[in-house]
Amino acid sequence: MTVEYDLVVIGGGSAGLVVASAASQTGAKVALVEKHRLGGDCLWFGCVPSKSLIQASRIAYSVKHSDRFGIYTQPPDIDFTKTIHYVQDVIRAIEPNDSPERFRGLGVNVIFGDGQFIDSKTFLVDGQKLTARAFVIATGSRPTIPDIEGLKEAGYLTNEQVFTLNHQPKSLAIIGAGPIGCELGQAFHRLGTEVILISSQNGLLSKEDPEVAQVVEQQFIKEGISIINNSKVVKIEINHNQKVLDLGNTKISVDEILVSAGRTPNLESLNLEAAGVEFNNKGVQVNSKLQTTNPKIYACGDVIGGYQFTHVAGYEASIVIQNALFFPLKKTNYRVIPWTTFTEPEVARVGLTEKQAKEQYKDVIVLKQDFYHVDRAQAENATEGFAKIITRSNGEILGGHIVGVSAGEIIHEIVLAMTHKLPVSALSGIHVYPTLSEVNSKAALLFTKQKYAKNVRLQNILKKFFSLLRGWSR
Ligand SMILES: Cc1cc2nc3c(=O)[nH]c(=O)nc-3n(C[C@H](O)[C@H](O)[C@H](O)COP(=O)(O)OP(=O)(O)OC[C@H]3O[C@@H](n4cnc5c(N)ncnc54)[C@H](O)[C@@H]3O)c2cc1C
Ligand SMILES: NC(=O)c1ccc[n+]([C@@H]2O[C@H](COP(=O)([O-])OP(=O)(O)OC[C@H]3O[C@@H](n4cnc5c(N)ncnc54)[C@H](O)[C@@H]3O)[C@@H](O)[C@H]2O)c1
Repeated sequence: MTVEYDLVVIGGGSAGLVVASAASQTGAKVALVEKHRLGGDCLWFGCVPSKSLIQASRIAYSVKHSDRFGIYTQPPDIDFTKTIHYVQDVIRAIEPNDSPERFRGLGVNVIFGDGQFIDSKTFLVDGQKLTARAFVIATGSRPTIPDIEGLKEAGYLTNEQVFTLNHQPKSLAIIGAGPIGCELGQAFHRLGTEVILISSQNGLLSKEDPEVAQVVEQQFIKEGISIINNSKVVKIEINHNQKVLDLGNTKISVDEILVSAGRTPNLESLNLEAAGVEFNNKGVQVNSKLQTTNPKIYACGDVIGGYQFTHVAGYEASIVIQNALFFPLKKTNYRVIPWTTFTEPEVARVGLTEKQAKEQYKDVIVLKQDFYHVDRAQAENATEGFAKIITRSNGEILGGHIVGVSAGEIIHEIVLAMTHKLPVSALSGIHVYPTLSEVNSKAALLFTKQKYAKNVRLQNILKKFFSLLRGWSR
């Protein structure tokens, strides 16, 4: 049986769901093919459960450290099973937004199955041949499993198992210290697991500004998380029910291993060759209109590599909808893409790092304001970290980096300014006292202060001017 659509979307995660719902609401005839269940990584094994687990762990940490406020408690008694139930309850509360019923109600034909292209215009699934004016590949990514001798035999967890564990590991070695390793590492540690983070890089969160990553690393060390940098596991063995990781110069013995060593695109089973769609190990190749090498087939979200975030998947989906349903004119623009790693302190970022900016421009000015001098941060006993705004001498904002309490919320002021190409002075307007966002206005004020400090001529003119005024008023 052949069915004709305006759009066939393959993959029902963050990217595919946005494309399918928006397209069907324009009146287009849309099919959505999903091999497992709607919602994707973000709902089931990503953003939603990780942030819920992090919240539970923050509560545990606050309780343990409440004596700073003169509040004395017993060390918290953590019922890990109940914590996991909480995480699953949050998923259940959000799940209806992504349910097949909701999408069918919007007019989308939701088809469950693992299909493949049979030619450049036809996708075969569940015995049906789907033809369409355009296709969208939005099949996401999965954890990359490093080729380590004995890893498979020893057994390991990834983000796909960790939120449904029915027992808490006493000790956990985490391979990879990117956002997943750091967020989950701190959360498990705060819930009572002994955590050892293994990073092949020089430090944690290697994609972030090194000064920012250093603040997180110091906090992790303060909390008692073990960090092994510049190391790779060479071999794993089982000994007396313990998993023994051989790092070459040292061995560590743990209950469980969590692999968080990057992502691999889901595209093998799609028979992309039959459709003329080229790809590599990073993902499906796309142009700036998100067309693949077959211009009638689009791709977005994690499957194209790049910025692997839910909000970016949503942004790319919006570009695909316009190009695939109407005219392919809209191009992606990644100049202002924010993201946050939800460790404590949080790490939020938008735009260029100081290093990237200095590689591109000669007139870079760095404005750095610590949280220690933000009164609200003092009141909240959360003085770690800083905001760093990267500008040019004309006030153009090139990037913003905040490490500290609520950084993921505070960054949006910089995001708005960058989106609308406002100069850094736009951030120095009146801010409510005492708020954490004052870190932005204080950083922005440094622009004028630093410029004034360098402008000796202006300083001399003003000195003379005031001396004159004093003379007149005598
Ligand atoms: C632990 C963790 C925490 C994260 N936290 C955050 C966060 O806080 N904020 C943030 O912005 N991002 C976060 N992310 C990233 C975010 O989850 C992803 O960027 C986002 O889910 C990508 O959406 P997607 O639609 O491209 O892919 P997915 O959500 O993975 O969806 C792809 C869908 O395609 C389906 N599929 C796969 N193959 C096929 C096939 N052959 N046929 C049909 N269907 C198929 C899958 O079953 C899945 O439903 C996190 C990720 C992880 C792992
Ligand atoms: N808060 C958020 O927005 C959030 C949270 C989690 C994940 N994510 C998304 O998911 C993506 C994947 O996260 P991730 O942490 O798995 O990947 P990542 O690629 O960001 O980090 C993985 C780290 O593991 C290291 N590594 C790789 N192989 C290793 C090995 N054998 N031994 C030790 N270290 C090794 C890499 O060098 C890298 O530093 C992120 O890049 C991000 O886009 C976002």
